Amino acid sequence: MGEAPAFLVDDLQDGPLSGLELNNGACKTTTMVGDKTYVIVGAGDGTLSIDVQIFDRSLGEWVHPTVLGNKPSSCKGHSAVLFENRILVLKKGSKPDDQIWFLEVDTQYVRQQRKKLGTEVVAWSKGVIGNVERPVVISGPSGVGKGTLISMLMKEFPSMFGFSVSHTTRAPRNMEKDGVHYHFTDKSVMEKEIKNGKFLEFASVHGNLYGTSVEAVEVVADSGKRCILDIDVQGARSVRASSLEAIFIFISPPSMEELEKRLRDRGTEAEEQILKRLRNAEAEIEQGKSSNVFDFTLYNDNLEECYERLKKLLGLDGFVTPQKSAAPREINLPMDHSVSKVDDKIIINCISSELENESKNLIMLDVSSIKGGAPGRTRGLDFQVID
Ligand SMILES: Nc1nc2c(ncn2[C@@H]2O[C@H](COP(=O)(O)OP(=O)(O)O)[C@@H](O)[C@H]2O)c(=O)[nH]1
Ligand SMILES: Nc1ncnc2c1ncn2[C@@H]1O[C@H](COP(=O)(O)OP(=O)(O)O)[C@@H](O)[C@H]1O
Repeated sequence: MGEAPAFLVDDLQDGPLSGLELNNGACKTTTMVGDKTYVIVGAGDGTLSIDVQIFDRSLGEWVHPTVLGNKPSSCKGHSAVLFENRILVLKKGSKPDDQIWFLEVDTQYVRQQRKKLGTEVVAWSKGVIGNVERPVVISGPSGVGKGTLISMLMKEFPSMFGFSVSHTTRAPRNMEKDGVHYHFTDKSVMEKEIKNGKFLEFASVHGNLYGTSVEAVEVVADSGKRCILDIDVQGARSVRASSLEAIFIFISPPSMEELEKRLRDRGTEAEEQILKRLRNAEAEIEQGKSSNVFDFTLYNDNLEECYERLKKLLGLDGFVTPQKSAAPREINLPMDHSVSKVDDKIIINCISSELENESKNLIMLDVSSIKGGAPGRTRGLDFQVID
């Protein structure tokens, strides 16, 4: 049985939807989901960030969950409301791009992780106003040209794409920089981080561990760019099964002879590694063809032609330089607000009480077309002011 947090079980009635201020200045919301009461506590003085506790009413016990994802930073209070299998948390006194958060309590990702980790799990996901295009997963055998194609894309459209920097236990190559090409790490450290739920996916490839951290994907989403992942076929399968809705592209070589030539000419691997990569390539190509993971296969015979086809797939084949989508609507929620769910809509009641001019404003947070979620970001949110 977990240690009880600093408030009483009697406090655990459902609600309040706008945070209750506790004696020590902290703010607490309680939300009931099935037999469990989710208690979200944030310190009002900004010294502590938001914390989650669960009270299991059927067992009469506190449960300490594994909390996945980066949690929201401290704020001056918060309000919360249950929306499907996640709790929408609105932070008070935070910047517009940091005020909407979701605590996922029973989404597909949370259920998967609960099974995998064998503990109670919740996952934070930051809400993003507007739509960012779906992430792009690129897979294919070693030496086929994935890195080359991705570099071309990032060079031509620097403001549009961001690379998900993976972790790996393999040694850096000559030109590779830590934090840019990979986060180079030790096996024991990475194994521990895998256990702690740091990775969206991971796999053992050509004798080394590789993994995409949740943070690697979040960093790109936060920069408003479309995320590109260069991961192997096993990783692509894991991502396909996750809530990260991506486009999956398999890059295939024109022949095994050409693949071997490219690998040898690249000159980055020792003979033993080249042979291992070539052996693995056959199985990878087979899986790329037969699995139902990939949406598209691109043959990388002539590089320029393949690059043009890749751009076409991503809707970048016009002559016009792609513009970033229109700036999303930005609303600064006032400190004094409450939130409620009416049918399938989230209504935020903003009370701005300047002495003479007391006005009430209703804002609807449109959650009807949300996409993604933990890990990564919950996208597709929109505000509508109700007159
Ligand atoms: N599952 C998974 N695979 C990765 C990740 N990062 C890289 N890989 C894959 O690991 C394999 C080996 O990558 P690398 O050692 O850089 O060699 P290269 O493909 O020959 O350039 C490639 O198939 C990559 O796509 C990752 O985060 N997760
Ligand atoms: N279409 C192509 N024709 C000839 N060489 C290519 C082509 N695409 C890539 N290469 C070369 O093949 C080698 C392997 O490419 P790279 O992008 O490193 O592969 P990957 O990232 O898939 O391991 C590099 O030296 C690259 O310059």
